[in-house]
Amino acid sequence: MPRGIRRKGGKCSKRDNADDKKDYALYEINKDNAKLWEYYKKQGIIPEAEWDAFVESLKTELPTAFRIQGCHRELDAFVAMMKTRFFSQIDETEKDVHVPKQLPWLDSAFQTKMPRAAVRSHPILNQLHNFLVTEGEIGNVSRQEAVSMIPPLLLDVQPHHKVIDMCAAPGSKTMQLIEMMHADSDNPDGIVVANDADNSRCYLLVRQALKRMPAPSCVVINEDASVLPVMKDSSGNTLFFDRVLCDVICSGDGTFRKNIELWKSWTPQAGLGLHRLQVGIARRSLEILAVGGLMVYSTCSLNPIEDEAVLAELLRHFDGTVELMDVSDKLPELKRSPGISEWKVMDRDMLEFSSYDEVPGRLKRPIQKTMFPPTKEEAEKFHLERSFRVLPHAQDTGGFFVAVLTKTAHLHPKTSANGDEETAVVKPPAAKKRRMQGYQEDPFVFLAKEDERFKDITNYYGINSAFPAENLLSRTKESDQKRTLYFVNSAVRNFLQQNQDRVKVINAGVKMFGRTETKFNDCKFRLAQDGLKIILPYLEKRVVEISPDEMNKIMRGDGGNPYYPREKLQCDKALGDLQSGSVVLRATRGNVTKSICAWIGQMSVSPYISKEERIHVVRMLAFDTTDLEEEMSSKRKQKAEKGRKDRAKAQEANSASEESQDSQEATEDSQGATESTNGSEAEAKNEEVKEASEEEKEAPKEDAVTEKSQPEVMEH
Ligand SMILES: C[S@@+](CC[C@H](N)C(=O)[O-])C[C@H]1O[C@@H](n2cnc3c(N)ncnc32)[C@H](O)[C@@H]1O
Repeated sequence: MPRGIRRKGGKCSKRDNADDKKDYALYEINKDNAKLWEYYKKQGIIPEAEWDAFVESLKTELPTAFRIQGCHRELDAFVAMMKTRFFSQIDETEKDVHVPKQLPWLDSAFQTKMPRAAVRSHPILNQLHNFLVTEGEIGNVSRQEAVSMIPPLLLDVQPHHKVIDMCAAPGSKTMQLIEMMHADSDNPDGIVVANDADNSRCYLLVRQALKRMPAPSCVVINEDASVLPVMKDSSGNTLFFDRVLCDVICSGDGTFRKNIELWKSWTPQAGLGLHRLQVGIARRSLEILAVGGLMVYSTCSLNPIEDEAVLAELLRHFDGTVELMDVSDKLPELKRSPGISEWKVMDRDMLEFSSYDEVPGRLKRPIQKTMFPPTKEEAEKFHLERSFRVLPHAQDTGGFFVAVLTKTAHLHPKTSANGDEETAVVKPPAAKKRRMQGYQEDPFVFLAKEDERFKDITNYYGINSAFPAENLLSRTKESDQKRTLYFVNSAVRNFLQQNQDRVKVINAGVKMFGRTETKFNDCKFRLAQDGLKIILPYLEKRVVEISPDEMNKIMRGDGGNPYYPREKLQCDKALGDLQSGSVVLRATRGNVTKSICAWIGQMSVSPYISKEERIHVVRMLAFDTTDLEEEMSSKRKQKAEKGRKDRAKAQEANSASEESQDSQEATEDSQGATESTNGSEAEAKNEEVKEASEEEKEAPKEDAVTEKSQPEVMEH
C-alpha cells in the first residue's frame, strides 16, 4: 500500500497488520521479491559493485533514529545531559548493546540499534528508552527516520519566511520547519502552513506535532494539495510562499527495512499509480512558490517514475522558469547518488516499454507519457543529476529521494496597466475541488481591543502594553465568553483573517489562557504552560523565583500528593502576598532556567503542567529522575495493556462487520490516493471529541470554596 494511503475506514489495514504480525510470529518473513530485484537491476540506480550490499541492507532492520528538537533554549545542555546520563553508561562490549551515534549530517540527531530484548535486559537501555518516550511526549525529542530529516534541512527556513508543507501529516518534517523558524525567537514573524488532504491525519498531526511543540506560527489546513485553492496575503494579493515542502505520498519502497509488509505486495504498479498525483501536487507547489523561493520535492521511494520523471515533467511544464539547484555542497557528510536521466518504464507484469508509442491502448491510462525519460536535449537542460538518492546501504538508513528547485520567474506574469510587472497569476485549480469531509471546525475569532476578558487578565498578571493582545483568539461560533484563549503570531492572524473562508482550517494557536472559575481571585483565566514562553517576557506580576531544590519538591509532590504544603517551603514568604490563583514559578541552575505554571492556594502549591514536563524540569535542574521515569513507565505499560485488552474486545465485536468489508478492499489499488483525501469522518470526529474532553479535564472545577477546588493537575 502506498506510503501515506489509508484504506477506507482504516479497519482493513489494522486487521492486515494484526494478521501480518501473527504471520511474522509463526514464520520468518520472506524478505525477497523477484520483481523488485529485476526492476532495480534494470534501472541502474545501484552500481553493480554495491548490489549485494544494497540487497543485504534492505533485509536488515532499520536502526532507531531520534532528533533533539532544537527550539528549546537548552539544546546544548540537553544533549550534554543525555550523553552523561545515558550514553556514557552504555557498555558496548555486551551483545546487541550500542551507544547512539550522532548522524553525520545533523549534530542534534542520533541513530542506534535498540532490539527489544536488549532494552528489556539492560537497565541503562531501559532508562534511555523511557527517557526518549517521556521527552518525546513533550516534544523535546522526535523519533524520526534519519533520511526523513533531510528535506527540511535543505530549505534554509528563516524566521520571517512564509512556508507551506503540502503533504504534512503526521508532521515530523513540519516540526523541523517550525523549529528552524523558531531558532532565535519564541514568536517569529513567519508562518508555517501545514496541509494534508486526509482529514483524520490532520488531527493526527495536531496531536503528534503541535500538541508536543505548540507554535504560534503554525496553522493546519485540510486541502487536496493538487488543487489547493488560491490563498491571499495580508494585502489581499495572491499569497506566494518563500519555501515549499512537497514530501509527497509515494509507494514507500525506500522503507522496506521498516515496513516489512512491502516485501509481499511490491510491484512496479505502486509507482505508476501515484505518478500523476505526484506531478499534480508538485505542480501546484511550484505555482504558489515565490520567485527566488525554494521548493523541496521528496519521496521515500527510489523509483524514478515517482522521482526523476516527476521532476522532468515539472521542468518541461514550467519551461525555463524553474530550475533544479545544485546542492552538492549542502550537508557534505551525507552520502548520496546523483539523479538519473535515463530509466526504464515497466508495467505491473514487468513488461518493458522504451517509448510511449509502444504502450498498447489498454495500458495508456496506467502508463502515462510523462513517465518516460526526457529527450537528450531536455536532459541537457534539466540537470536531473542535481537531484539525489540516499541509498540504504550507504549510511545504514532508509532509502530516500530529494530535489531542491527554485523559481526564477512566474510562468504567467501579469502586467499591470502602467506596464509594471505585477506578481503573477495563480490560476484557480484546474480540477474541480473535491468535497472535503470531516468535523466542521469552529471559526477563529480574534479578541476585540475593548474585550473585558483581556482587561482582567492584564491587571491580574501585569501584562505590559507591548504584548500583542490583538493576536489572542477563541474558537467559538457565538459570543461565548467562557472559552480558552489561544495566541497566534501576526502572520497567522493575517492568514486566518484572509483565508479561513477559502481553505478548511483545522488548527491554529497556542493555548495561552484557560478559563477557571474560583471565588478566590479577580481573574477568570489561568496561564497555560503551552503559551508561557511567549507571554513570560511581558508579565510584570505573579512571577516568583524559587530555588532548584524547592522546584524539585513541588514537581515531585508531597508523598504523591500534587498539592505541596506551603508551610514546608521556604518560598512561602515570596508567595505570601499573592492572591490565590495562577502563578509562574521560576528556578535557575547553572545556565538552565525553568519556568512553569502553577496554582497557589491558601495552603498549598501545585504545578499545572503534565507529568512528563515535571520530570523534564527535575532532570534539567540536575536531579535524578530514575524513580519518576520508572513510575511513569509502569503506568504506561498498564495503560497499554488495558488498551490492548479493550481493542481485542472491540475487535471481537467488530469481526463480523469487518468480514463484509473484505471484498470492497480487495478492489482497492493505487486509487487509494483519492480515497486518502476523504479521511474518515467518524475518526476525525472521535478525535475532536477526545480533544474536547481533554480540554474539559484540564479545566478547573467551578467555583471552588476549598483548597481541593484548585485545578486538577494534568495527567497526560
Ligand atoms: C509521505 S506522507 C507525508 C509525511 C510527512 N511529510 C512527515 O514528514 O511526517 C504523505 C502524506 O500525503 C497526504 N496526501 C495524500 N494525498 C494528498 C493530496 N492530494 N494532497 C495533500 N496531501 C495528500 C497523505 O495523507 C499523507 O499524510
